[in-house]
Amino acid sequence: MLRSRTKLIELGKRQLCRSMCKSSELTLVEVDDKTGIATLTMNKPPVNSCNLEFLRALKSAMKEIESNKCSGIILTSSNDKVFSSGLDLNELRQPNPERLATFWKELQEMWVTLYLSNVPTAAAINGHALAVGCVMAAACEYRVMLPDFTIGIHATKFGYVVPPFIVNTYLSVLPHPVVERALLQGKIFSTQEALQINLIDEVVNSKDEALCKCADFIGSFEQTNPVARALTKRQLRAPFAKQLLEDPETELRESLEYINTPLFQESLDQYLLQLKKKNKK
Ligand SMILES: CCCCCCCCCC/C=C\CC(=O)SCCNC(=O)CCNC(=O)[C@H](O)C(C)(C)COP(=O)(O)OP(=O)(O)OC[C@H]1O[C@@H](n2cnc3c(N)ncnc32)[C@H](O)[C@@H]1OP(=O)(O)O
Repeated sequence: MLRSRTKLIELGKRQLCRSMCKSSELTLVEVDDKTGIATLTMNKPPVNSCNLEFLRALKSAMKEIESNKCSGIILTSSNDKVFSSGLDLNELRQPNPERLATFWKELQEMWVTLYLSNVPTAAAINGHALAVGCVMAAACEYRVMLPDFTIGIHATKFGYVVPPFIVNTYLSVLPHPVVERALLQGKIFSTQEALQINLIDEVVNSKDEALCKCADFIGSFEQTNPVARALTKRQLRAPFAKQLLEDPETELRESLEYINTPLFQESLDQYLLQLKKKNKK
């Protein structure tokens, strides 16, 4: 009882000392004056699907947080049912070649910025985290999730070949056989299943609790040297990012070629139709 009251008081304090940093319409950044932790809230209605502008806003918010010497980033969503629904599929449908290339480069850069961020990163997964939504959570160092939601990369279910950097994000969290089965099945995990395979670290009952857990995780690095921590993290993660860092053009070319195939475009059309139909029922 006493412990939970103390927790609540702590929570209250944390909320009080939160101050606004920089926000765009698509992202909201709040920095806790005491801890220096930045909460980056994704705010692209209705379901945080990543279009070009949103990817740009996310990357720029993360870079800004790093340059302001914040002590860590908590990634979360303003939608209480959806963390992120992944890529905005409209960006991939009958694309304008220039915009698609810019979009894909932004995706690569956003991923590198988050995956190799100098500061500790944690995801407060307060809703469904699908495809690139799952990738963003998995690119963080710590994940805590609310019950009764889903998380996973179901790309193969609707005719997408999973690009290597997406495979690598899973591989840096899960063992190879688990990744192989999950990606080949296009498996979407419930919160409980995700906990069982260690795709997430903990399950919590509210967004506030999720934010607290993430803040505690980031606080656990207080006694470490930030430069040594950042360089060690980079050393550990660099092998998974090597291909994209050294040769982003090849990944870009292969992805664009694939997205433009009739096979991909046909399955995308069908998938988008299904998504819309669901809402008309
Ligand atoms: C080497 C070769 C490489 C080749 C590379 C090829 C490409 C690889 C691609 C990589 C793999 C994955 C990338 C992705 O991220 S693809 C995105 C996949 N995401 C999804 O499938 C999620 C679909 N959405 C849902 O399941 C649900 O929306 C939800 C998230 C569970 C939320 O459900 P809800 O009931 O709360 O909301 P809903 O009514 O369904 O949605 C509201 C409106 O938003 C539209 N919408 C949802 N998701 C997307 C999306 N991802 N893109 C675009 N639009 C989306 C939905 O249609 C609704 O619209 P409307 O109101 O009916 O008009």
